[in-house]
Amino acid sequence: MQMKFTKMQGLGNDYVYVNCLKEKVESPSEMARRVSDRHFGVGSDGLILICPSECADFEMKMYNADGSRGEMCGNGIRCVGKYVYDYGLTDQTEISVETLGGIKHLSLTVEEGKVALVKVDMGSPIFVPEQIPVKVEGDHAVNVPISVDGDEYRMTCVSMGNPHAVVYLDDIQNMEIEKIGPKFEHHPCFPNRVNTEFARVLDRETVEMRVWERGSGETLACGTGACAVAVASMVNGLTEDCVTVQLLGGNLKIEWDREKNVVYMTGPATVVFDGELYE
Ligand SMILES: N[C@H](CCC[C@H](N)C(=O)O)C(=O)O
Repeated sequence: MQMKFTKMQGLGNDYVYVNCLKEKVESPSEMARRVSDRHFGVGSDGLILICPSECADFEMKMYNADGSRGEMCGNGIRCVGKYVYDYGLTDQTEISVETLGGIKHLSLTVEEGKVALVKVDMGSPIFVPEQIPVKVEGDHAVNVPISVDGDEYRMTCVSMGNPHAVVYLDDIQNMEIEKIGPKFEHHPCFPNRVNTEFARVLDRETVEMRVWERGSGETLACGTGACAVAVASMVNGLTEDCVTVQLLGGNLKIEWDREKNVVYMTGPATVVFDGELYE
């Protein structure tokens, strides 16, 4: 059995994409672990299935490199938008995509017949601890203390459909993320584990970040994570409501329309290659 796939990346956050309107993936979690391996597989941060939907134009199913399912994927959904237009599954530039984090609406910017930029309505950030979920005292997890591996931090937790913990540090370039990242990911206060963003505010319009992703480790970029950092910075009064988030793989523009209470993320999506996976 040969399975056709397309390798795509959003700011270096790379996934293997499968068009499940044509292909069939029996066990996605096992396939995610297999294709993500950068030596024995294709090499990626995970697997994303593009599927038909009863309630939207398409459905996106996202799996991390460890096979666990993520509710939402920001860089991934931009690539889904590019795929369905460039590969002829739609001729629309306003599309909807069903995810476990709700239906997302995408606006595609087309240049010379191909999608160059995607703006995503990422929905409303969720700060209610039980809905993130995170176990804390009180009715929010904004700038709250957490003890990790014997060290004290302050974090702001938010869900963008998937769980995030944002931690501000003075130096994120030299930190040992591979040591502290897993300690946050598996911390007992996160019943479903967590994606952790380590951030530094550069000015009122600019934040830099690194991310240790639940189920994938450090990635070069995380769209939902960039949204989490942006809204955390805004609720903590550190930035304006429209910021540039600088990630290792590039920049994302994030704006929080407070009146509508929706977050918009704008960024690129790139096809790397098409391939076939042999048994
Ligand atoms: N890289 C993705 C996030 C994946 C989140 C996943 N690691 C999870 O388990 O929530 C993004 O661009 O939003």
